[in-house]
Order: sequence, then C-alpha cells, then structure tokens
Amino acid sequence: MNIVEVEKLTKRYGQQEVVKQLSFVLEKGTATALIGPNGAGKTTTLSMLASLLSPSNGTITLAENLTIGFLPQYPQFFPWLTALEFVEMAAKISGIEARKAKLQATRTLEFVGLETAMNKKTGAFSGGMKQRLGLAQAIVHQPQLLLLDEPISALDPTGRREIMDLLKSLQQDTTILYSTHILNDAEEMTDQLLFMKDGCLIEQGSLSEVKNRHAAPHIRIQFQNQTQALDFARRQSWESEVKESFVFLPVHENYPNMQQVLRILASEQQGIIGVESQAASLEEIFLKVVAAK
Ligand SMILES: Nc1ncnc2c1ncn2[C@@H]1O[C@H](COP(=O)(O)OP(=O)(O)OP(=O)(O)O)[C@@H](O)[C@H]1O
Repeated sequence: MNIVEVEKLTKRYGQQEVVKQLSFVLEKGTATALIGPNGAGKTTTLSMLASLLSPSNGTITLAENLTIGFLPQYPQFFPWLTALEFVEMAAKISGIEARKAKLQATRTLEFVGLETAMNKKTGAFSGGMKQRLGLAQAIVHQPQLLLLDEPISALDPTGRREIMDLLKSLQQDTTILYSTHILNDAEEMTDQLLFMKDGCLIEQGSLSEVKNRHAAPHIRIQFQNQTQALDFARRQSWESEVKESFVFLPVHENYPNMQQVLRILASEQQGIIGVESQAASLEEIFLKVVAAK
C-alpha cells in the first residue's frame, strides 16, 4: 500500500528549477534512501513532503490522517531547555496529551540513547547528541511517516551504527524516507533508492534492481605484476580488463563462473596471488550513475 505518492513534483526559485518533475511512491513500512551530491535538491524535496515548502508544480498525495515526523538537516534547539523539556514540548506540539507527554518524551530519549543526558541543557550537547535529540523530537509521537534529512552525517562510526539500528527497529511500524551521503550505511537499510542530481531523479529502484542495472559482479584475479596480468588476459577468450596487476572478469550468463575460472587458474604455472568474487558497492554505482548523467 502506498502511503505517499509524488507526481511531477517541481520547485522553482525565480528562474531556477531546483527540483524537477520528481515522481515516486513510498510503500508502507519501507525505507527509502534519497541520495545525491550537494545541491541535488534533497532537502528541498524533504521540506515539501514535510509541508514546510509549497511545490511550484506537481502533487504530493498522502494517505489519510498520516502522521509525519521530520528531522531537519540542521535542527535548532532552545539551549536553555533540557533535553526532556524540549522533547516534551515537541510531544505536546504534535498532539500528545499533556499528562502523557513527559512519559513519552522520557521513553523516547531512552530509546535514542540519551537517558543519562535528559536533564542536561541542550546548549551543552555535542553534535552527535544533538542528532539523537533531533531524532527524538521527530519520533516522539510515533509517526507513520518519518522524514530524515541526513540523520547520521554528524555521527562517528559507532554512533552511526547505533542510530541505523534504531531506525531499523522503527521500520516495522514506520515508513522512512532519509537523505544521506553515507552510502555504505544506506546499503543496509534500503528498500528503495532514489538518486538525485541537479533536481532530477536520475535512478530509482530497489538495491538489487539498481545493482543489476549498473554493476555486474566480477571476479578479480591478482598477479605478481602487470606483465603477468596482461599475458593472462591476452590468452583468455573472455572479455576482461587489466588494471595494474589485477585482471577483472565480468560475470554474467555468457561469462565464466567462479568454478570455471578456478579450473583455468589451476593450470596456470605461476604468478597468481589471489582470486576474489566482487560485487560493486553502492558508492561505486552512485559515482558511475552521477558521472553518466
Ligand atoms: N531558498 C532558496 N532560494 C534559492 N535557492 C535555493 C533555496 N533553497 C535551496 N536553493 C537551491 O536549491 C538547490 C538544491 O538545494 P538543496 O538544499 O535542496 O540540496 P541538497 O541536495 O539537500 O544539498 P546538500 O546535500 O548540500 O544539503 C541548491 O542549488 C540551492 O542553492
């Protein structure tokens, strides 16, 4: 079931179109990563979905009575409030009854790992703590749709792991759309990918669809030196690429599988240091797609 349908969504500032005719849907209970270089239009798109900006053209159709949580890229806090006071205030603003707001805020701060800091003033918080606090205010009312603008970019690797795990645990009941530059993490928590560049959606699909379209897996054979690699590549009938002392064999139905390669390699006299089957990472695919458009 689609809980969001976006059709030809466009945003203009003066003459400049910064979001151009985006169309996509968000299915209930899925996580979608919005990926693109700086200035691609990710924040503008998320802000329109959160109703903070109005579209110049196109439509956003939301499921009836959909509740939304939003984490902006640079959340602002009131430095004189404690984390608990701030999240309690956010809970009340999002419609939670006053008598339940404090309990809900406490539980949410525990959930995001700020249990020991909830009575501290937010002015003294580190970047990572602020990111967690921003997430807490976005989820305190248990929204059905969660829009997150760079939720993990200010965190160190341990913090990123913790927040990704938290988001994964929310995913059962929540539909998530998040922008990110950290593609390795996106690879873990993504049912759908949306690649943006210069305001356009340049690629979309599931992780496996995008990988199949742009990056066939390959077998990498390492030789002691480039001469040996070139000599091996020349003697095989398969299409291959030589980079330094490596030979790369693309794998698809007309090309060899690992077993066939190992059989050939067993008959090679010398020079082979290692053989590996490799799949392209999301980062490699992203760089390739962005460069091609
Ligand atoms: N209020 C505004 N007035 C004019 N141009 C704007 C405004 N807000 C954003 N833009 C322009 O729109 C384009 C898209 O910006 P946006 O912040 O949506 O990109 P982004 O993909 O989120 O980038 P980043 O990864 O750097 O956050 C940029 O060229 C930006 O300069």
